[in-house]
Amino acid sequence: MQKPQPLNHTREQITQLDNDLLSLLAERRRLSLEVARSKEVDVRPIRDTQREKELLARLVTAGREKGLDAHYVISLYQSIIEDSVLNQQAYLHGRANPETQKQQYCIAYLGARGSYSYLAASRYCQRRQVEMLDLGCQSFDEIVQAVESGHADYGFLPIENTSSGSINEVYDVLQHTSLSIVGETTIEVSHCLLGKPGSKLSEIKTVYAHPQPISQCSRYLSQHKALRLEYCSSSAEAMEKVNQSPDNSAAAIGSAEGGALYQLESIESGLANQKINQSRFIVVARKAVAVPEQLPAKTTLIMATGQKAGALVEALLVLKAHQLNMSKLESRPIPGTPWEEMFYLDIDANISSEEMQQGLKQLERITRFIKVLGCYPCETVKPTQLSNSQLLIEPNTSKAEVISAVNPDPSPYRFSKAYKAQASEIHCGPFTIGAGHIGAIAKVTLSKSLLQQESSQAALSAFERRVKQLKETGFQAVILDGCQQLASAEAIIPKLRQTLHQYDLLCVIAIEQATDMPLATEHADMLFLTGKQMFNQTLLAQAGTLPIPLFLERNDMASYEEFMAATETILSQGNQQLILCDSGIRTYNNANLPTLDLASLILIKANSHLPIVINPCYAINEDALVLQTQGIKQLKADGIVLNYALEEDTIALMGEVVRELYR
Ligand SMILES: O=C(O)C(=O)C[C@]1(C(=O)O)C=C[C@@H](O)C=C1
Repeated sequence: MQKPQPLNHTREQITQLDNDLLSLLAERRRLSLEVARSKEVDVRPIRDTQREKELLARLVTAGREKGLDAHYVISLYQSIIEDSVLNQQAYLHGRANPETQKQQYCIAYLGARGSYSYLAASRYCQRRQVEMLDLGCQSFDEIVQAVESGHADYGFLPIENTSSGSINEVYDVLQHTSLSIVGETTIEVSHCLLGKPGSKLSEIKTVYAHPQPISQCSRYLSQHKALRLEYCSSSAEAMEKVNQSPDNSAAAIGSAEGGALYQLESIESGLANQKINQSRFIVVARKAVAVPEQLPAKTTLIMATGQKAGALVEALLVLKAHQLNMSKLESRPIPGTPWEEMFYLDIDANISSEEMQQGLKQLERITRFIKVLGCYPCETVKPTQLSNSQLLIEPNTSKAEVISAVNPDPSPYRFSKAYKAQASEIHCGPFTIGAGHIGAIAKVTLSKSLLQQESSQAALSAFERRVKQLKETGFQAVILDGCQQLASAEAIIPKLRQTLHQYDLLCVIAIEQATDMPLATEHADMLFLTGKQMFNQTLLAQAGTLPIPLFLERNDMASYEEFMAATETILSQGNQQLILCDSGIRTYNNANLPTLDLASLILIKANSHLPIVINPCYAINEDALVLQTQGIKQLKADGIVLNYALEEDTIALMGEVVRELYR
């Protein structure tokens, strides 16, 4: 083997390359602003998702030639594009509101430097290239007063968090203020355990934190019961306490960025229960702003409907009639009037649009009170995704004709088309299945080796290698089968899930018996009720009450009617996020192997709006897999489940089958 070049030398090269990358990114930002200027003149929308798709597809191909995998290239460019879109929005918004163009903004926020509110406010100012004068406050009321009295230009109020939900006190404060909402901003809340430099987890006795991070990290804290919790009024106060503590026994929960302001270091990171933990802040000011029509806008309003039955429904129907999409609805009690509620609505529309103006007029006629809190640019940039076919192969438009109504069934069952004509589309994170979206799901039986050395890093690394392969093969979700046999499932399942999420794969946990439910519901993104459980009414009803999507596998002895009856038990309990899975039934063909019941597939596609995926792996030998997939696809199944043994290298065949599915 050739001797490697000296480490220092290689590091210098990497440093140089990183500098070049930064210069290129800065230049790209400059060009993106140039595009915004053209769009200002031509009055074109900022977002052009067609252009983004073309750009991503080209980059994926170019990246592949350079040995960079698609997953890496896409996630990198999704954040570059997000930055580009938000900068263009900030630019155009500033141009439409010249009075807001200042050198400095004085911003009132909760806590002190280093709190999440402080980080959100600094991000907001950076994007507008404005210097920030910060005014830390002790309460939401104080923030509002600071802006109302003119001491601050803007106030930052946290309105919701993806793990702990809406922040009710902020909604209450908004009922009484004369301020307008002029912006929103979302930040990634990445909780770390912060200690004095050099301190170790084993030394920590007390953890200081604001109640919100404590609730968002409840799982981590329950695993470290010896830690004593001290509640603080903000994350900044918590960090200050640790900074002032005489020894290494104190830690705070906060961001690494904020901790650095208090000379604290991260002892552990990724403490939040949810992988995606974001907080959305609203920005309030004394004067409302105009949102140029090229920008996606949101209008927030509060209203009190009449007390008669159906008053809220009537108000919502007004929105529907004017094609106004409501992205959020909250209710809060009206102080002094028990049993009466004030409703907060976020509507994806510009206040100056015709639909919104008409809708508001009509709402005024049927509500007791209505007030627009503000119209502002929507800062949620939904990442553009490439379809799997774009990721893997050239798109092919020669799709077979839909097999339509073979046996139109007018039954009013919830699974039927008579009940819901439109095909159901099930969403879970980046995964969508049904209504034309095809899914490829791998079913992984956790191997003996993993069971035996579950804590060993080697077993997890082997798992990660396989997961990477599955992602590259085109799978979108992985069913973990056999989790319950793991000796310390509680410890290992979160790690397996984390690995899957790292590759944007959903974690689906198979339910073999009723006792598997608690563990699975805690850790899975979706559940897979195995065929064995299809007749277990109690379990089906329980699954029907869960808020997460489910797969229901057909029992290999179940008739079409029994399969559908099982879906009805689930749907009647409320959970409408149901995907069917048929893995074959027993017939006289072969006593040991099930047979794929393609006649039922035709019936289900004709009669039901629910998506259905097929697992052909039990029914046939491997040689026929590709052929079967062609058949399944022709019959309009919504996807495929493929069994994948972790220790066996069947990945090449899987790749062929998945490509066939998307062809
Ligand atoms: O090409 C454009 O129209 C741009 O605004 C640039 C850009 C990009 O950053 O690449 C940003 C936003 C659009 O949605 C598409 C692409």
